[in-house]
Amino acid sequence: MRITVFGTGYVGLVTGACLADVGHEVLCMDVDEARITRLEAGEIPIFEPGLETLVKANVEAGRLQFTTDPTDAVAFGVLQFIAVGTPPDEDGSADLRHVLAVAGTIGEQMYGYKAVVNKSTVPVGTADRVREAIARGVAARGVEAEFDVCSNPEFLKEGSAIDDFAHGPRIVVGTDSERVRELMRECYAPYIRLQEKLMFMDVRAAELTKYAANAMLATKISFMNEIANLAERLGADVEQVRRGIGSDPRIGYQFIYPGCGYGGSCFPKDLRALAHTAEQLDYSAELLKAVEAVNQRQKQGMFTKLRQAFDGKLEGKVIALWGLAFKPNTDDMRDAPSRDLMEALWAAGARVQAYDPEAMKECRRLYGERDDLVLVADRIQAVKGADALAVCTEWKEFRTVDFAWLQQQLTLPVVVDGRNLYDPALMQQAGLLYYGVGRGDSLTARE
Ligand SMILES: NC(=O)C1=CN([C@@H]2O[C@H](COP(=O)(O)OP(=O)(O)OC[C@H]3O[C@@H](n4cnc5c(N)ncnc54)[C@H](O)[C@@H]3O)[C@@H](O)[C@H]2O)C=CC1
Ligand SMILES: O=C(O)[C@H]1O[C@H](OP(=O)(O)OP(=O)(O)OC[C@H]2O[C@@H](n3ccc(=O)[nH]c3=O)[C@H](O)[C@@H]2O)[C@H](O)[C@@H](O)[C@@H]1O
Repeated sequence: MRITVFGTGYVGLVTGACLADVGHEVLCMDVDEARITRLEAGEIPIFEPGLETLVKANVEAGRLQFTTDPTDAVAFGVLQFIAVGTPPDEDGSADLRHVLAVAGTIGEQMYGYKAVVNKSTVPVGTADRVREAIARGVAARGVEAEFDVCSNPEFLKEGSAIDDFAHGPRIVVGTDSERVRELMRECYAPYIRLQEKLMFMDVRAAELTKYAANAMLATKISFMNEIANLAERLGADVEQVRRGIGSDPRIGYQFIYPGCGYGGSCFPKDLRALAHTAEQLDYSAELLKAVEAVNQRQKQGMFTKLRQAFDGKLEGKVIALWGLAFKPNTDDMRDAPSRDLMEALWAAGARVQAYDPEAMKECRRLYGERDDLVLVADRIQAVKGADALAVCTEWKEFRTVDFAWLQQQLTLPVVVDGRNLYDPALMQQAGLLYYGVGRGDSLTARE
């Protein structure tokens, strides 16, 4: 079937490429001309494992095309996917400007029936606003046009986006239209041959399902970070506790890794947006607020430990930083814990020598050239001449380290491990002062 996708970011491009890969004809539209020019030249604007190969193969096969032309885009697909950004507004609510702009475009350009499928993460009730925006565009032309609007939230994770899209546990579709159900069955049929994963529900339930899923996952992380902070003060190792509770299938092992706080383009913004929705309804969402507050505090944790280790004297110190991206296998630094750490270190007069396998360009774009930020070519250069090492992202290449070598590189020699990658006992044996997250040390507690 013919499908149009608005937006060629993480979600739009992955959706377009994956749907083309299973045989659909896909036209991806973006207002960002430079992005479309790059895509047409075979360049992928984001780092996402496997995406470049998938896009190229499907472009070559003639199933995937790109455009900036709204008329072509609306004319192309019977399904019109909206996968544009919903960044946080100043008050934390989701900014629907781009979603409603696409809806307006569809209304202004459509002829014949269209099923408009919203994939962006949007507050409950947005489908109604999308419907109104389309209807206004149609009415302004004095024509009649038939359309439906449904919700099809996306649950992919950056770094494993293609696999998540293709093999995710469920495909949620919120609609009250049988015609939409049929079209969505046809669209996703190649993904549900082995297992019936399509879940039809009401539009509002589908919209809320997306926020509830992200809020639940963020809650697990903040809960575990809270336990880690207690473990630090109690002299217990939270990694043993994690294994102890994860083995209970009612709890499970996933999303209970303590760390330096969750980042990325979704958990922080979606938690805030859901809390904002609650406020508008005069409901105080205590748990959501606590999840966010714990995360804010957690993001300061690595800096607090470094400040303690240097007795508050960070001025002029050089801190090696391994990992800038908010998680491995991405170049995305939106709300990354590394940013909180770097900004706090700079405010305290320290310098940062940083390395990340993929996010260096993004770091330079965000912070520009500055004396207190040196971006180096590998992890070894990052620790050369440094006083301490901080690890913010669990990239595979950071997992194995010659501790004796590391001990000789660092002047203090302190290692603050925001992802609990290393064995505290081995670190200590090598003469390193090791501070993980909830590993039984009480450095933070002494603040
Ligand atoms: N990044 C992720 O891992 C996930 C994101 N989401 C949600 O999906 C939505 C999209 O997120 P991302 O792909 O990360 O965003 P993004 O910021 O990477 O990409 C959005 C794209 O939309 C384009 N755009 C803006 N206005 C447009 C318009 N009027 N017409 C056509 N294109 C337009 C932008 O130029 C940009 O290329 C958001 O609501 C997000 O919360 C959902 C699941 C996963
Ligand atoms: O709505 C979205 O955009 C997406 O948000 C998250 O995906 P993503 O942000 O790409 O990455 P995650 O793997 O969820 O990691 C988010 C943050 O939580 C942190 N995290 C994750 C898991 C964990 O156990 N501990 C932990 O600190 C990660 O380091 C990272 O900073 C969700 O996992 C996806 O299902 C969802 O579609």
